[in-house]
Amino acid sequence: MALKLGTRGSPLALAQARKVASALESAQRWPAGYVEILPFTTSGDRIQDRPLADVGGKGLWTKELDRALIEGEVHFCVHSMKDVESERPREIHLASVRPRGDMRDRLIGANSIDELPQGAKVGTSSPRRAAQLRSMRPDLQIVPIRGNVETRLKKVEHGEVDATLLASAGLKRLGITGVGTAIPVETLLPAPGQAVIGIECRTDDHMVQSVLSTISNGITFAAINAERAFTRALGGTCHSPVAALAIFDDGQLNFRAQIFSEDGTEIVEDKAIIDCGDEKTPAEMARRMLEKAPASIRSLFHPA
Ligand SMILES: NCc1[nH]cc(CCC(=O)O)c1CC(=O)O
Repeated sequence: MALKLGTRGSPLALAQARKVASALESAQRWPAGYVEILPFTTSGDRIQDRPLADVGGKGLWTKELDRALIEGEVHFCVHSMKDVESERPREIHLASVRPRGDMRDRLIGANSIDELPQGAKVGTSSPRRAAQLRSMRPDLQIVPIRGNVETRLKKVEHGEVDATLLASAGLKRLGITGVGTAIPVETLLPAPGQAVIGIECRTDDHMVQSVLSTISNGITFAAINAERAFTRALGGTCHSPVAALAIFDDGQLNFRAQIFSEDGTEIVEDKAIIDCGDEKTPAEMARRMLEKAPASIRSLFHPA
């Protein structure tokens, strides 16, 4: 029996799907050649003419894949965890995460944020990246930019924008090396789940769960569970300006988080050393941060 893998059809999504298929095959958990990759077009892929935040709605990157999984058209789906909402349907279970890649963002078009020319036009549709850039450089002109990684790189090359930010991990998985400058996480704290590939299957499919668990990374799992518990308690979506990162250090997690107003003038941040598996502390941190946040931040979140 072929194991059917559901994925988006973008070059990055397909590259990630192939990595997961080969991990399963080389772990000998599923015979070579027997993972069948089925690409799907999601709402996020279909809507290209406007920022997804304006479209509204939840799960634009996963809706069609979720349906295919629940209805049994595929056995599992491979996702960039950054694009997966923190609230998931109860029929769907996160069975496995691959070891986290480079979690930094890369700046394309300048050597550093400081070196961007006065008033430079920076293309990003990420509310987090926009707020972070505005907080450091209020003079920058932030413009929405859509399309896959290659399209965005071309827009910088052709001068449509002066610069953009892209995830290091995505560039590397596409085999694009040597472009831009990696920005330290102390300067640009990444999105929750950045650089993590996750694999979801049906909650009641214990056979597939056990196959997938063999290629899972426990440390990365603990990190994204903390980051996602934080986002869940905030009531944040991929349209909310939120950054969170858990880094494994000496048996514990060094957890840092930030929430922003859209214009980046207001930032609330916090950090804590937490135990692996502790989802309560990040959730409490989220509630405390929202309590002390000004209305310009609070209005962007919808805690339960
Ligand atoms: N929002 C699109 C998206 N989703 C995941 C990645 C990169 C790979 C990752 O972070 O796992 C990207 C592109 C980017 O932000 O540059």
